[in-house]
Amino acid sequence: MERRFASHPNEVKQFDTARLRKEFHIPVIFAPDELKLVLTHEDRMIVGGANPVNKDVVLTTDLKDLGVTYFLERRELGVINVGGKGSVVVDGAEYEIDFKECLYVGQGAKDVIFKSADSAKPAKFYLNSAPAHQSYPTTKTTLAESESGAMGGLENSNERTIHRFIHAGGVQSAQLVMGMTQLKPGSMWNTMPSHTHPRRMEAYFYFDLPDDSIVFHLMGEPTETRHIVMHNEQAVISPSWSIHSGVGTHNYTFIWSMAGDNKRYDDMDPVGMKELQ
Ligand SMILES: O=C(O)C(=O)C[C@H](O)C(=O)CO
Ligand SMILES: [Zn+2]
Repeated sequence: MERRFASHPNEVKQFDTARLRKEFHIPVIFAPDELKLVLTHEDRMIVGGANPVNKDVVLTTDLKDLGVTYFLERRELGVINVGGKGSVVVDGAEYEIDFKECLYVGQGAKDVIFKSADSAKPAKFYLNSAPAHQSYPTTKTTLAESESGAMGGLENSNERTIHRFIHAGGVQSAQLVMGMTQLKPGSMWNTMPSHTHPRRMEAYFYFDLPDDSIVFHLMGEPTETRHIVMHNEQAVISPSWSIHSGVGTHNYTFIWSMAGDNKRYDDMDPVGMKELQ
C-alpha cells in the first residue's frame, strides 16, 4: 500500500506541477487482478481499486500497513463498480454489484472478495475506506435507490445529477460519505461555485471520460488555485482546506468521498466567485 502524508497549505503554494501530482494525483486505480491502495494521512482515507480479471481479488492488509490482523478490523469500506458485472463476497454473503452500484461494508467484516462475472468485461471496483469506531450493516444501494438531485444548468455548463449513497440521510456509516455526480452531455463544470469543508477531506475519482479527453481538476486555497490534469479513471486527493472542482473537455462522471468530523453532505463553506484567485 502506498502512503501519502498530509500537506500544509503554505507549503503547497510553492509546489510545481510534478510535486502537486506526486502529493495529490493518483494515476493508477485499476490493474488487472490487483488490489491498488493509497493511504493518505488526510483523515487517513484509503483510495484504491480492485480489478478481478482472471482471478478474484481479496481485500488484504499486513501488520505494517494498518497494524491490524484484517483490513476492516478498525475500518469501513465503500465500493462502487465502474466496470462490468461483478460481485463482492463479504464473510460468505455474495452481493451482486453492477455498473454504478454501491456497496457499504461495515467495520468488522473479515473476508472481502471481489469477483467479475465475465473476464472479457471485468468489474472495476473503486474503493474508499476510512477508520471506523462502530460497525454498521453492510448495505447495497442501486443508482435508483440513491438520494439524487439535479444541480446546475446548461447556461453555466454544469447541469448534473448528484447521487448520494453513504451519508447522514442514507446508508449509515461511522464517518465515510460517498456518492457520484453525473454531468449531462454539453456540461463540463463540476462543483463551481466551489467550496471547502475544513471538517472533512474529500477524494474525487473521474471516469466515463473518453481517452482523448481530460479534466482540469482545480485545487488549492480559494485565493491560491492550482490545477491537476486528470485522465479517465484517475483519482485526486483534496485536503480539507482545498477547493475541489473541475472542468472537462467532455462531460464525465465522478465519485466523491469524504471522511472527517461529520456526515452532513451539505456542510460546505461556499466560496464566492469573486473570492477565487
Ligand atoms: O458536482 C458537485 O457539485 C459535487 O458533486 C460536489 C461534491 O459532491 C462535493 O464536493 C461534496 O462536498
Ligand atoms: Zn466537497
